[in-house]
Amino acid sequence: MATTDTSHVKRNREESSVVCSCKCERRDASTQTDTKVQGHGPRLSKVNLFTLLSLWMELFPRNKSQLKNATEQARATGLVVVQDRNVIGLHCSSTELHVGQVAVIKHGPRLKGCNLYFSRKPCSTCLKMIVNAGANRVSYWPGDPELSLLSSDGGGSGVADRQAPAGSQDAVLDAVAAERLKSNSRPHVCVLLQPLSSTMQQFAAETSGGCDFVQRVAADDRRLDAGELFASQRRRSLERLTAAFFVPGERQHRDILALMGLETFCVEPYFSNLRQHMRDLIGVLASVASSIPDLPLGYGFYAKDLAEGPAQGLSQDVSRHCIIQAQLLAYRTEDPKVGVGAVIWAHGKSGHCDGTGRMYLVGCGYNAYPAGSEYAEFPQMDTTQEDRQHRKYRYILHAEQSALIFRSAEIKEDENTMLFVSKCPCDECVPLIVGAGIKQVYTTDLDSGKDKHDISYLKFEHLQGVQKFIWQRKVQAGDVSEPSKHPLSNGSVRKCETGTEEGRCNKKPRL
Ligand SMILES: Nc1ccn([C@@H]2O[C@H](COP(=O)(O)OP(=O)(O)OP(=O)(O)O)[C@@H](O)[C@H]2O)c(=O)n1
Repeated sequence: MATTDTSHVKRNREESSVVCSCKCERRDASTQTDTKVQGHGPRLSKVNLFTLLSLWMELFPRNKSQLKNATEQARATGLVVVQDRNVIGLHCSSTELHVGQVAVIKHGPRLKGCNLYFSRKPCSTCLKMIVNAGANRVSYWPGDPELSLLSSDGGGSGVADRQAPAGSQDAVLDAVAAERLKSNSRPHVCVLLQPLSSTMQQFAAETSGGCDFVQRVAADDRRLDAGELFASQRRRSLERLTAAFFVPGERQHRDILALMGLETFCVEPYFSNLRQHMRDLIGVLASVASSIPDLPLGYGFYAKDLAEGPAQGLSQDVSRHCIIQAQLLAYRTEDPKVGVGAVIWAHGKSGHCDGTGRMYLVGCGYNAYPAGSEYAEFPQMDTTQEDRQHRKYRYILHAEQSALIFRSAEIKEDENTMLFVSKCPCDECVPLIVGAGIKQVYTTDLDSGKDKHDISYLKFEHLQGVQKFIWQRKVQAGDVSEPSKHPLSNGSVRKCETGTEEGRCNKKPRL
């Protein structure tokens, strides 16, 4: 890809974000922005990334019987625990426990000083413990709270006392208690509102539609159009996510906000802004979630090499969920050209209280320059730069490397530790993956076999002792087509800009 010097300048501009609490608005400095910090595209701020991850964690796949038994009125809730700018926990509520309770069980005293991102306002039971644990900041998405205030009939004005459905009196009492805990506590309990940059929506849609996973499905079947495939996936995702997070009626939403102590959001223009920011974030999440098509076409993460032994992988739902986390992380990339995200989960031997079952987070990361590096301190150019000294490859950390370096848990020999990475692991990372004791890798192999000198992907094919689960169509007995032999597999991906055959480029879609 042609690059210019200026287009790759990294702008470490400090930008402030609006932090809204029930009583006031204040400016909070943030070093992370949604603005166009890289030459290629906008970048998610940390706050927006954590908010998106918390919303996504709320939807962690659970089996139907679990959902049926879910506690009283409590809604499934997601949570991201951040310590010193690193994610140390990705959780969701379980049948028995609210997500704040899960966090207390999992982290206990380590919650001190942490920032917690809830996908909806936690109930008083959770909040009093989190406050007592000494969390630094608790933020939440101001839709329907954990103890639902939506009327059971799902419509009308919903939450007013006069129409309170059976059981919602408790929810109203809880909302008042949570509000009281919030205003009398040391940790800042707030709604973090960081607007997305104006181009983020479009960027997320373009890059998600052009990513390896979508392209592979479309390329395997020439009758499928990648654009249409992605658009239909996105429509479905948007519908599902809107239903999950968005309070449909404006009046209903205002009632909920008032009961949660967020009266300031009920007046204009704050109310409309709030709903617009919600729509924008949901739009980005819908795009990213659609980057791994969820279609009955037989695609999923299937074992690459059965010679590695019996391949007992995760369910497709869970694999897809985790790789979408990696895709979200990729939008924090510092690479001017390609964003890569990685998340490491392990399957624990005990400790089944999370909505994720025995799975717990080990670490996550994205490709970036060394932490704390300054403006344009390191080269940013790719192979189009003749002078190899000016290429980025010796400086930029890979997503898997960041996930390992900033991990919050040790990798245990006797547990299954799984890496989900949005791009094929390169030769620098393969030995790290093996050495670290990772047992399974979920990825795309579209770069596998490429030799690019500064960064190559030759070792992945021969990676031994680690099971590879590749995004591909399941080969059925008697199936003559072999998806892994498709031209895409050796790394060249068509991405049609103009719609004509001539317009097909040979480049991999970029983030
Ligand atoms: N599993 C991987 C693979 C790559 N990367 C990151 O991806 C970038 C390099 O990607 P690649 O497409 O191989 O190289 P480019 O020069 O960017 O692209 P190309 O030569 O294909 O045009 C680097 O930032 C590297 O850190 C990563 O983090 N994790």
